[in-house]
Parts: sequence; C-alpha cells; structure tokens
Amino acid sequence: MSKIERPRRSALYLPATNAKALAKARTLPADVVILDLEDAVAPEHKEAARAAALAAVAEGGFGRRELAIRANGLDTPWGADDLAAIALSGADAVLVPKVSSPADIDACQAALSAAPDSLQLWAMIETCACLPQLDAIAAKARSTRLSLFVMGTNDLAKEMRARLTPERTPFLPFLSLAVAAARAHGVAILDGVCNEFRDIDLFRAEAEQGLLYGFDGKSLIHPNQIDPCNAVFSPSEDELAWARAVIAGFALPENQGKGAIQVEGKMVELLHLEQAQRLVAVAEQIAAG
Ligand SMILES: CC(C)(COP(=O)(O)OP(=O)(O)OC[C@H]1O[C@@H](n2cnc3c(N)ncnc32)[C@H](O)[C@@H]1OP(=O)(O)O)[C@@H](O)C(=O)NCCC(=O)NCCSC(=O)C[C@H](O)C(=O)O
Ligand SMILES: [Mg+2]
Repeated sequence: MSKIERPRRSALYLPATNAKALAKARTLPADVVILDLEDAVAPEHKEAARAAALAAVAEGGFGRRELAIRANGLDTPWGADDLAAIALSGADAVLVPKVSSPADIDACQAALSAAPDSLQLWAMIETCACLPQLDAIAAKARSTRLSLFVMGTNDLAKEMRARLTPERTPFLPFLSLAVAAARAHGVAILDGVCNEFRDIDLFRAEAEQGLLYGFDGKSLIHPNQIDPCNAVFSPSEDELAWARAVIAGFALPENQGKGAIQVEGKMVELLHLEQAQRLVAVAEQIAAG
C-alpha cells in the first residue's frame, strides 16, 4: 500500500492582513491554514501582509494544522521577496500561484534554495496555459519540493471566460485532468473554493463533486465551510463497514492466495483490498487527530 499522506480535507485561506481571522484560524478545525499574500491582499498592503504572515508563523499556535503561505507570483514585484522570506519562515509549505509550466516550478525551487528540506512547494493550477503541461508539471515532484496542487477555479473562470455555475460544467475536464496528472506522480490535490460561503447546501454539493472526482480535500474561504468539508472528505460509516468486510474477506483461510473473491454478493479483487486498507488507514489518521 502506498504511503498515506496526512489528512488535508479542508484548507482555509485567509488574508494575512486580517488579524482577527488569523487569531480565529488557530481555533478552527481546518486541516490546513493558508495565509494569503496574493489575491486577497491589495497591492499597497503586500509588504505588511508578508510581515504579518511571518509574524504569525513565528508566533505559532496553529497546533496540528498544516500551515502554508501563498506567495505572489515570481513575475510580480513582490514574488521574489515573498519566496526568500517564506523559505526561512518555518511554514510547512509555500503555495505559488498561476503555475503554468515545469519551468515555473524550477524557478520556485531555485528561489527556495535556502529553505530547509521540510518546506514543501505547493502549486496553484489556475491558468489555461498549464492544461497541456499538467503531467510535466506534476512530474517535477520527483526532482523538487513539489508535493501538492490546489485548483484555482476563480482564475480559471476568468481566463477561460467561463461561468462558475453550481455544476461547474465548464471546468470538469480540467479538474479530471489535474487529478489524473497529480495521481500519476504522487502529488496530493485540493479542489478550488466555493465563493457562496453563506449557502452551505450549495457548498456541500460542490464538495461532494470534488470527492467524486478524486480530490483529497477542498480549499475554503470561510469558517462556515470547514465542518461540512471535513464531513464530506472523511470516510463514511458505510464505506468503512464495507472496507472492513473486504479486509476480513481476504483474511479468511479459504481465500488465502486468491486474487478475486466475493464479499456480500459482490466481486472484489486485490485492488479493492488496497483501496479498503487505504480507507481504513485514512480514517485512523483522522481519528488520531
Ligand atoms: C469572504 C470574507 C471577506 C467574509 O468575511 P466576513 O464578512 O468577516 O465574514 P463573517 O462576518 O461571516 O465572519 C464571521 C467570523 O469568521 C471570521 N472569518 C471570516 N473569514 C475567515 C477566514 N477565511 N479565516 C478565519 N476567520 C474568518 C471573521 O473574522 C468573523 O470572526 P468573529 O467576528 O470573531 O466571529 C472572508 O471570509 C474572507 O476574507 N475570506 C478569505 C478570502 C481569501 O483569502 N481569498 C483568497 C483565496 S481564494 C482564491 O484566491 C482561490 C484561487 O486563487 C482561485 O483563483 O480560485
Ligand atoms: Mg487564483
């Protein structure tokens, strides 16, 4: 069975300039917190946002949550200074926006040369240009710090001139291709944000769509979205009962050495055993907190 990554069901963004949100994020049940220096921060506040993010990481108090800082792009006046500062910040990850090619990953890798090995590089998938290069970008995980993709459906909608409807029809091929590229190279992947943060039914439906498409979790913009997101991306009791039945079925003496058996009237193969073991391991990690 492949290594089970830590749970990343919910990844909450907040503008690094928002002191109230920063304090609140330390108390919220999100698996990941992303301090944003990019689109949620106006140009005149970029330096203050960077300083606030660095101070927040240094102060700590985020507990078991994974802590990332989203930098400005290297093609902006702030990107190089952001990456140089984040490299030494003690954050778990730097999230870089608008990655469009493998060369963009190389440039970020070089800009992070002073960082400890533990700093991960996460990439936003949100440009039209990256579509034909998704596989080559994900393949950079073999030679760089790259470990996770985050979909940016707002920027994609802007670039494609597509509409962000509840069904997300225009984006579904992109979402599938990004998941497949990520999985081919062992990169984790989070779905994009749902802007309608007061409509929890709409949010839940979008999160369920993300689960269906294979995402590990979803990026969020508001505390309201965390609990439903964690619920959607946690294995359900029914899924766990089925997984345990599959594991028990393969453990029976009469099934030793078999590649395909029947469990509760359904055919299951060794690949289903692997899926079942993974699901139980994920549930155990979540329960461990
Ligand atoms: C969208 C918001 C501006 C709404 O904020 P607000 O009006 O303050 O909402 P509420 O009054 O309902 O807030 C209730 C309390 O919760 C706190 N809060 C709100 N949002 C957050 C948050 N993200 N993290 C932590 N805490 C939060 C408020 O402070 C209130 O606290 P209290 O009074 O003590 O109860 C706001 O939610 C917001 O700014 N959200 C994040 C925006 C953001 O970071 N955007 C950038 C990332 S999205 C993106 O760019 C995706 C991608 O790149 C793409 O292209 O798609
Ligand atoms: Mg974006």
